Amino acid sequence: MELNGKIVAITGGGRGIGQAIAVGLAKKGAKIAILDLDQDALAKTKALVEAEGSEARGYQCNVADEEQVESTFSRIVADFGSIEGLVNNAGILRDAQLIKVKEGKVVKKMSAYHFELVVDVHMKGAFLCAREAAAHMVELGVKEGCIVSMSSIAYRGNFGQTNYSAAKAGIVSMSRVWAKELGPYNIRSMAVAPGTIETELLRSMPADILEDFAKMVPLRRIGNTDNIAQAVESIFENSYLSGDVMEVHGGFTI
Ligand SMILES: NC(=O)c1ccc[n+]([C@@H]2O[C@H](COP(=O)([O-])OP(=O)(O)OC[C@H]3O[C@@H](n4cnc5c(N)ncnc54)[C@H](O)[C@@H]3O)[C@@H](O)[C@H]2O)c1
Ligand SMILES: CC(C)C1=CC=C(C(=O)O)[C@@H](O)[C@H]1O
Repeated sequence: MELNGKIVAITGGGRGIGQAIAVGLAKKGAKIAILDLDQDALAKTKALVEAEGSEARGYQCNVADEEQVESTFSRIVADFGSIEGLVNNAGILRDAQLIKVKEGKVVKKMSAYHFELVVDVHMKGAFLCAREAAAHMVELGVKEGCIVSMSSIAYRGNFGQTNYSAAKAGIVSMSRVWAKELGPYNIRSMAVAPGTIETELLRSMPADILEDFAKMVPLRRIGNTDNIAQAVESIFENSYLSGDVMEVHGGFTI
């Protein structure tokens, strides 16, 4: 896909990886619809996209809420006149072990609330946004569409991340389904699975744990948001990439 002039919606685009993707795609001339919960973050990314000479609009939207997602995608199409791309990127962490045991006694369990919350934001959110974006793309008769959904290397099953690993594995599977179902409309679908990338999501972890993460990577460093933005750009630009997961982790796999 030639990105210049194309309309791309990015969820969780207010900061971190989503913001870097917005700026990277804007540098190639894409117009960006930024979706996020956080109004201030929306305004920051909008300003960064405009500084690249492109257009942006911010939409406050909880991706896990069906009505909000439906109305937001209708507004995007009304505002921009089209939609050719979607990056499902919004995410949260609520890490915990399934059960925590001390001296033979279970002292803590992962709550069903945190399981549902993480699955709702990542997996239901990606499902709802892909459904609405694809429906508009098909009805508008766009020549080429592309959906990129953010998974994680945790999709293979990471210690302490039952909820997150399940959601990220679901995103890989759904991306493969969408490639099959939407391919006949020339809409491609790919997942991206980053390793450890330095953003606020990770900065919430203790410094010694972050140092340990870096030591586990063959390249001996944590990745940056531009590493992921470049992967997303390459997927948009390669018209034969579909139905798989691109892993970006400096050689570190779970
Ligand atoms: N940082 C990493 O190491 C890493 C690694 C692998 C995968 N990922 C994935 O990359 C994506 C971005 O991660 P990040 O590190 O930039 O996170 P981040 O916390 O810096 O940014 C996430 C953004 O998503 C928004 N968001 C959260 N819940 C939302 C909701 N319900 N609706 C709309 N927006 C919502 C937040 O407001 C925030 O702006 C996530 O899907 C994450 O799981 C991150
Ligand atoms: C395995 C570990 C370094 C790790 C991988 C992926 C993450 C992610 O946010 O997707 C991190 O949470 C971290 O646990």
